[in-house]
Amino acid sequence: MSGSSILEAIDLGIERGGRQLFSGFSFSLSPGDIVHLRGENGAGKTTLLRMLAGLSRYGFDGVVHRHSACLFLGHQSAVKGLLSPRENLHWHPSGESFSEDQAIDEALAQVGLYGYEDVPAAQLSAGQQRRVDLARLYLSQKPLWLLDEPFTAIDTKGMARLQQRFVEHAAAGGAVLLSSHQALDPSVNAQLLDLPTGRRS
Ligand SMILES: Nc1ncnc2c1ncn2[C@@H]1O[C@H](COP(=O)(O)OP(=O)(O)OP(=O)(O)O)[C@@H](O)[C@H]1O
Repeated sequence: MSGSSILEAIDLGIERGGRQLFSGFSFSLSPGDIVHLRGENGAGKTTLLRMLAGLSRYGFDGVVHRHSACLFLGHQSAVKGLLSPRENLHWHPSGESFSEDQAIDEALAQVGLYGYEDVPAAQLSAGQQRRVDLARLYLSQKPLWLLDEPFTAIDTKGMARLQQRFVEHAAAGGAVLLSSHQALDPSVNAQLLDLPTGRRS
């Protein structure tokens, strides 16, 4: 076991719907890592990320050591349509809550939602709703980020800003594992982790 790792996944195997998605899959994340999890549709990226976050153990084999608190953002929006962006960000299913309106408003400004703080989220576009979720990346103190398709519905400029945020988080000693079908900018210097082979490059 590495003393400095943020997460270790050892000999993971996952079976879903009677199919073995992968087996013998091991990797670790250290402070400063940005790792891009890749794989075809149905390869098991969402399943793996949920298991790493401790949200599911169904069909799961192997051991996960999380040495840090983790922020998981799923690929489906967790935003409640009847609540405003500010209200949505006051709480999180993980129990991490943010009580300062000023900090929340600053995070919303970072994701381009200045002026939308009090609008019912149902009135926002798909990309704007996704940005409400992503504002948590400016609020959370958790070192480990597990992000499932964070670029979904996000425009080119937003994608660039998001990648810059990953770099900032890694430079501050955090680690990011994200799934995406889109290539990251080379300046991010992300490592690649492929399903089902487990090849890392
Ligand atoms: N609740 C479930 N019951 C049975 N099979 C499931 C369940 N959830 C997912 N699966 C299966 O597990 C496999 C992996 O699904 P998963 O969503 O993890 O893939 P993915 O790599 O994230 O795909 P995509 O790129 O399309 O988002 C799929 O074949 C899917 O049908």
